[in-house]
Amino acid sequence: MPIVELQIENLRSISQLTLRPQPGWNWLLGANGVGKSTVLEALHLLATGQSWRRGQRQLIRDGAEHYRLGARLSDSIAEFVGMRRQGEEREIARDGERIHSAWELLDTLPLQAWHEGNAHFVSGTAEERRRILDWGLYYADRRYGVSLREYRQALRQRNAALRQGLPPEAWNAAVIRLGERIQDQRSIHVEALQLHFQRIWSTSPQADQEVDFVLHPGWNGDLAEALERDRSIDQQFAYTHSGAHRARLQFRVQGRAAAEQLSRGQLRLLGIAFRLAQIAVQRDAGAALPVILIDDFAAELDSRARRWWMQELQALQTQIFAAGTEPPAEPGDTLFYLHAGQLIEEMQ
Ligand SMILES: Nc1ncnc2c1ncn2[C@@H]1O[C@H](COP(=O)(O)OP(=O)(O)OP(=O)(O)O)[C@@H](O)[C@H]1O
Repeated sequence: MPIVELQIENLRSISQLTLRPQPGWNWLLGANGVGKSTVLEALHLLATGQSWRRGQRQLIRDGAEHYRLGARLSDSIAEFVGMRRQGEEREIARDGERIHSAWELLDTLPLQAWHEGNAHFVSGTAEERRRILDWGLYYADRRYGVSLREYRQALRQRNAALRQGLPPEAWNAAVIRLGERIQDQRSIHVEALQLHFQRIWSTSPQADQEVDFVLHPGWNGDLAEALERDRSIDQQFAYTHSGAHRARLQFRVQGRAAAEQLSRGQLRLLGIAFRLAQIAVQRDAGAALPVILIDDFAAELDSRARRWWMQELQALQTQIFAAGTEPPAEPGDTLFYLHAGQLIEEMQ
């Protein structure tokens, strides 16, 4: 059980809240606007250093000067993670030591989050799907984070050269070498995902739909040739148009784009099976299982789909935080009832 205590101070509508979560399911319940998503957001901030909200919505509670978050952990490489934000200043500390890069947080508290920004990644942008894929691979292959960081750095340098009107070729070798390495790592990972995905999907209520996914590397043919071909367009837009940063994961139903064939609920289920497969691959690789956050658990799913998802998650034996307006009918859950940013009742 990774999280044994969560402390929140001045985050959105919550002035002060302490929760003591249990292993397994932790439900955050209450009417709209009581602060359920805010609790999940606090966990997301602590685990990734980032809000899941796009754009700068105000996270510090109105009238307050700062927010402060803390999580006591067990079964982890650290016992306490804390974060404080005041204006533009943010401090993150792990066991009392300051952390300077959000990358360092990722290994402290692996977290798979379902929220408004990614719940529809299957039919969302290529970037959203790439981010989801990279999340899974980061934990399944310990070398992947290094490849990704090095590639991003080479790409930044190439794009900076393009912006300054300098020839970008000096950076091609690094972009090609690292881009191809990333594609190799992603292809192996996608193959492993396919196996688990098909097994998981075959137990889902939508198993009669023939679905799969393919990965396009982000360039056509050979990467060196693609960079050569793109030279003038890259210079015109001061941007590298081919490379691992343009990879596209595509979901298909009988060979056609899933987003055009399936309903929103079916697409959500497809995304759920994919993300369950990611955890199965991580488990095969011996990685620590992530804590799972699910905002608006019931959204768009019928009762069979909800039951199936719950059973699949239950089987993982990891810690889960789910927000909803209605309690589930499952024994062994912990229910936290919120009202106006406060915990009003806790039931086991
Ligand atoms: N900076 C802020 N200061 C005070 N209140 C805020 C701030 N930002 C957002 N809020 C309020 O916080 C409340 C809680 O929002 P939250 O998204 O956590 O609710 P929720 O319980 O998840 O609701 P829902 O079931 O509708 O998703 C909202 O009413 C929102 O207006």
